[in-house]
Amino acid sequence: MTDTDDLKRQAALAALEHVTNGMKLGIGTGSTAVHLVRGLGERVRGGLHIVGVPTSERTAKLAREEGIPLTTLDETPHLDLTIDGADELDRSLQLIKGGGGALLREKIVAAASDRMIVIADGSKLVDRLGAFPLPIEVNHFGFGATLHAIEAAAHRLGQQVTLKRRLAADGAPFVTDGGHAIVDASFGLIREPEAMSLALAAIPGVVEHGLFIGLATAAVIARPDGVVWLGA
Ligand SMILES: O=C(CO)[C@H](O)[C@H](O)COP(=O)(O)O
Repeated sequence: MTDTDDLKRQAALAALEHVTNGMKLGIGTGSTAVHLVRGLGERVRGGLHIVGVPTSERTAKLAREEGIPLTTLDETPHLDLTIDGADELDRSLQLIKGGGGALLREKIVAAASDRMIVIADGSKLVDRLGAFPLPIEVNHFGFGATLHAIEAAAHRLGQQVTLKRRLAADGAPFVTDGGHAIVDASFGLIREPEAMSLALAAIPGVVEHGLFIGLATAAVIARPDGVVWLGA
């Protein structure tokens, strides 16, 4: 395990201490969330009773392998807690998510939860969001027009943006669990995350974007000198 991976594991295990019997849990996606799922599996095998809603097919598969009971938001529309990773977070608990392409389900699950704990290694904590390209999930229909609308929205907020369609490992266009494309939007820095979030959400071809504003209630950040909590 690399040092960074060990920090991800520490963050995931610290968040797991907030999981108690009977909870309905949103389960995140990504390499940090893998540690969460493994830790959760161990606790379930040790007698913890929870039910989880996975935020991606990848997480669902791993959770099943770990023996974690799963449900859906149709059966269980209200969750107690979601624990998920992030690509960037600031001290106001604003996030960029979607590096793993699961942002749509991640946002739906987080919004259905009373609380959301972000798990991250220290490199994810930034003063201002935007060095990490913002993932935007885009419908295939009208793809080119939607890209123009994203650029225009950024310009109206006084920001330059470079858009890049995400490719899968085999070079083919990346397709999300919902069947859409992902466009990674490089702003360098997002000056007004909330205004950008609203502007992008207002574009019809944008299915969802990776700015999570007002969803996370706490974050656990693991650094080489220890684990710190924000917002707890
Ligand atoms: O938003 C996500 C997936 O869509 C992940 O939470 C985010 O990309 C962080 O991933 P990792 O834990 O692998 O660094």
